[in-house]
Amino acid sequence: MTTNGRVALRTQALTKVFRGFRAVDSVDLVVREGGVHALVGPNGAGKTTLFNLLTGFVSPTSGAITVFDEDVTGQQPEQVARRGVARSFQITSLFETLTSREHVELALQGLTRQGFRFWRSEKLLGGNRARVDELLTQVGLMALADRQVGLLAYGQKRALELALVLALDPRVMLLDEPTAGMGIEDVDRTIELVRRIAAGRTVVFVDHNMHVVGSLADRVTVLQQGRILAEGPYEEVRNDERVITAYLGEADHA
Ligand SMILES: Nc1ncnc2c1ncn2[C@@H]1O[C@H](COP(=O)(O)OP(=O)(O)OP(=O)(O)O)[C@@H](O)[C@H]1O
Repeated sequence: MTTNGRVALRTQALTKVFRGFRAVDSVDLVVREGGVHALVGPNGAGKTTLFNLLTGFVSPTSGAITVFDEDVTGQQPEQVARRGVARSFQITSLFETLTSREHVELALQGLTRQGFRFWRSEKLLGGNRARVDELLTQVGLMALADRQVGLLAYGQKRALELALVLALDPRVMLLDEPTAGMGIEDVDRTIELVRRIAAGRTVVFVDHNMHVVGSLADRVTVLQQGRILAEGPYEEVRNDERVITAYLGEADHA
């Protein structure tokens, strides 16, 4: 995990109002290149909305967003993705009857715009095969590559989703609750996995599990009611009285 001086993501006074409700309120966020940055906060704090803003799925009411100093404010998700930003979702969205290998092949085809009609073209699949194998190996699914996704365990499905994000070879990877719903073993496996795939990239993730946040993040931003309540290294933030009162108290100091 290396950080240098460059800023990968920056928001300035970023605000999203839903029918009068300020879900994200004047957020100034700086994510440094190469960093692993956690967004935490109680339910409804605005974490997912901030993710949606950063990736173009929701357009801001006001404020600005830059990716490596390029203004992406108001751009569509595919335009933001073209700047090297890729995300995972909180809810799994896989096809139960396709295999892991087929999922990764589809993700790679989407990337190169080869299109669905070339699906199953031997030449294409041959060309992608090494990359597919590499991605499946990276997330520990090579041995299960040809098993239908419906037959995979929950943790394995989440690992496959990470492979689909990695297929885009993003410079900036946004992971929405990568360990949600997992048992402790899967959580620890996912921590290791995210650490591995974070090498050479910038990662922003949301997670409610403070063990995950403390293990992975070099910086933590705490949101509360749409605003930044505190920000800094994990050890600093977890000892911040305002944070303990607002949120971490429940999880860490109970
Ligand atoms: N499309 C929408 N329309 C209206 N209100 C919304 C919309 N999306 C989010 N909100 C509201 O904005 C607030 C922030 O929601 P958001 O999902 O960003 O919080 P969160 O921190 O991700 O919460 P959680 O930890 O539960 O996922 C919530 O009060 C939510 O009800």
